Amino acid sequence: MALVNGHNGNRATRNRREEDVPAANNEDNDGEAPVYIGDENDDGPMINGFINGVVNDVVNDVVHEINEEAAMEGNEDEEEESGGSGDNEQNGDNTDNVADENEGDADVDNDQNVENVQIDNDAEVVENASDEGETATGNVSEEVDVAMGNASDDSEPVPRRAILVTGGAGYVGSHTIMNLLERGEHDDLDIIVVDNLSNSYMEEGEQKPAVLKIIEEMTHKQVHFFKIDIRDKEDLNSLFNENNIEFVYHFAALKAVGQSVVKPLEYHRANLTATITLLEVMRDHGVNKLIYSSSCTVYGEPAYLPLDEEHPTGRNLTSPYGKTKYFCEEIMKDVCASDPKWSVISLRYFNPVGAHRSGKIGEDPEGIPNNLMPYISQVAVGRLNRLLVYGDDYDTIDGTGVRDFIHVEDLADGHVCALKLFSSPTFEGGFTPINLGTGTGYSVMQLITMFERVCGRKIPTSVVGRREGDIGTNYAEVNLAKKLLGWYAVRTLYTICDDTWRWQSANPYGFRKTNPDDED
Ligand SMILES: O=c1ccn([C@@H]2O[C@H](COP(=O)(O)OP(=O)(O)O[C@H]3O[C@H](CO)[C@@H](O)[C@H](O)[C@H]3O)[C@@H](O)[C@H]2O)c(=O)[nH]1
Repeated sequence: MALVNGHNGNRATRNRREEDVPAANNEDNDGEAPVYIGDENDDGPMINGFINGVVNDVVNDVVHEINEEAAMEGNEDEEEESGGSGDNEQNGDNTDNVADENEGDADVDNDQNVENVQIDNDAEVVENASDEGETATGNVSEEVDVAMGNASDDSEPVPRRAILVTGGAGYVGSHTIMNLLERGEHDDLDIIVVDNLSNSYMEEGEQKPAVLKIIEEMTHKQVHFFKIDIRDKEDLNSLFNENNIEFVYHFAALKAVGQSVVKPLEYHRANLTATITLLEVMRDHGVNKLIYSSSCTVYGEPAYLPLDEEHPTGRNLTSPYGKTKYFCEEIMKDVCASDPKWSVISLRYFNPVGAHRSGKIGEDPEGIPNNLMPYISQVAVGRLNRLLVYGDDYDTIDGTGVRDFIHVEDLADGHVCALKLFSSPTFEGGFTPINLGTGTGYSVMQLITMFERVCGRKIPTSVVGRREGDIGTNYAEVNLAKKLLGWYAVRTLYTICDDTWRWQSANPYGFRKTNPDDED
């Protein structure tokens, strides 16, 4: 099976389908998502030499089609099998609607843009799957054996260089791993995931979470997995002892603003204890390069918009979740100040949404979703009845909250660019916060409307009071990411909804094959 990488270096163009959605954050803004800003004559959205993962919506449609075909190779049996059940029939209806609609669009787009599509052969996933992938287990010692590479003749084998991904079975972590493997630029690094599976699914009897198995199948590359809670220092120590970890992506955390108001202690324990333990173990093993999954919630109630990295943090924080992210950043600043060898890149996400363009991986929260997008998509697919809209009395375009929704694939691109920053000769290290957003805000109602267009069905909603901990509006200033990472987000609100629906309609129960609500 070959994958076609969407990072094809094509100029982003405006998506006609989004023309009637003005951005909520700026009356002058025409609703267009950030697009390629390069020179007329160059041939793609490369900034500072980094491939940016730029796929315009139109090209994306074409790439999707190619991808689908390529990715479907060898998977047809599997698809057919799952299409047979009653549940899937219902789902089949959903998918059909979308497929029909997309087909029409894609035909037009294909005609207009097919010349622009370059299949990135270099990025095509190589057929070099090792057998290790089959034999890897969740057991630390066994896993370490298979992770060994570069054996020297007379001594202990030296483990391959590795990147540790905490929370790598979760939403943003898994998309980042997928992006790393698809690009193939860091194949010299083993990917070691630790996750306590508190918000991700592993089938009984399996050794790896479903999402990592799918990533391995799609990329033909291996991801090592250990079911570890990083608050367990002993386990984490063993992992660092037995592997040659050089970099850490730290995603593991509880992340729902609203839930954190109800469960503050759980949030402080989960997010702070885990981070301190991780930093201690890193320090003890001389590992000092960390990319942290931070959040724009560290800015609290905005004093001005758009939010740049200079905006004060820690003031007027509205939720325990935001406080945990702020406290963790402060701890990391102290650690960086204590020893110049440390480099922490703190990526302040705005609102991650969307799914991988293949529709094979996406957001799959355990239980009732806390966040807006998975809630909308689960209503659309019939798992939930009605979306509650928290407040329509904000000072915004339509009274509902405004957020900077960023496609998870753009976010993943940003993480890979951040990894490259460590080896940039001009990078000074220390604590470096960088916003990852689009720079454009859309309201909750605008997102719902776009989703309805994409899925071709009505999303029943009821407006209720504001949710505690919420703010009215936020969106990012994104110049620092452009400058330091050579990165900016390119996927539009349409693509966000389209990819989410592709994922949700094909996988109504997420990574599970059956409805978890029917389980005992
Ligand atoms: O069922 C729902 C869920 C949410 N919302 C609204 O939708 C908007 C977005 O809410 P949500 O998706 O929960 O995201 P945020 O609360 O903005 O927080 C997200 O975005 C943060 C950055 O802004 C991240 O740090 C967090 O991890 C992530 O949960 C807000 O106005 C909510 O009030 C609803 O109206 N109904």
